[in-house]
Amino acid sequence: MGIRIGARWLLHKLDLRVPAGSCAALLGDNGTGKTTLLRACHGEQELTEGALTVDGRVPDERDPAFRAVVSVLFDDSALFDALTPRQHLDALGLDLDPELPDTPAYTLSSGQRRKLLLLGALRREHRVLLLDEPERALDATARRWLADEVVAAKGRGAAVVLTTHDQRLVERVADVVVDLG
Ligand SMILES: Nc1ncnc2c1ncn2[C@@H]1O[C@H](COP(=O)(O)OP(=O)(O)OP(=O)(O)O)[C@@H](O)[C@H]1O
Repeated sequence: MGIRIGARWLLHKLDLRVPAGSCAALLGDNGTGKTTLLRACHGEQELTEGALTVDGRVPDERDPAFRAVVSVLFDDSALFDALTPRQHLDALGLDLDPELPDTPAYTLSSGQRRKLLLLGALRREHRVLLLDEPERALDATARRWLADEVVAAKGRGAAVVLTTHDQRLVERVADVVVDLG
């Protein structure tokens, strides 16, 4: 598959398969196309050539059946400012993480907000997990927690695709590395 933006090929002749229970890490400098590929996996970016399936379907974020099996975290993933972590997690049927203060989301630090978003993505049922720079804003302890969570998701059979600039995360979770340059 390939994606051209204007005159520039971002991804060209990319051939990648991510089996259930494994993780592909997309690496590369700023602007090389990592997020664009992840958005294509979520049905938000058209391909210029080739084909892409996620859990056997053409990606379509508007399709409830697709959303039911694909869990995502993008940079523009948002919280409800007035709701607390417990209220966010209740809505997903999840328990509150004891390390998160249960105050309205607008009062949380950026790392706490990130962890809450990650909890929502990681702990809900999914067969596919798409994470865009999940380590962003996390401290060292939270980054270890993140790696453990991704390993656990793989253990439950999820196919994981993530973008990252964190080499340690790559070493701990990735089965295949795709370096976009
Ligand atoms: N819809 C769009 N219209 C115009 N340009 C776009 C569009 N989507 C992506 N691009 C461009 O494609 C390039 C790749 O962007 P992308 O966000 O995929 O990079 P990235 O590898 O995730 O970078 P970073 O490490 O900075 O997050 C950038 O130059 C970006 O400006």
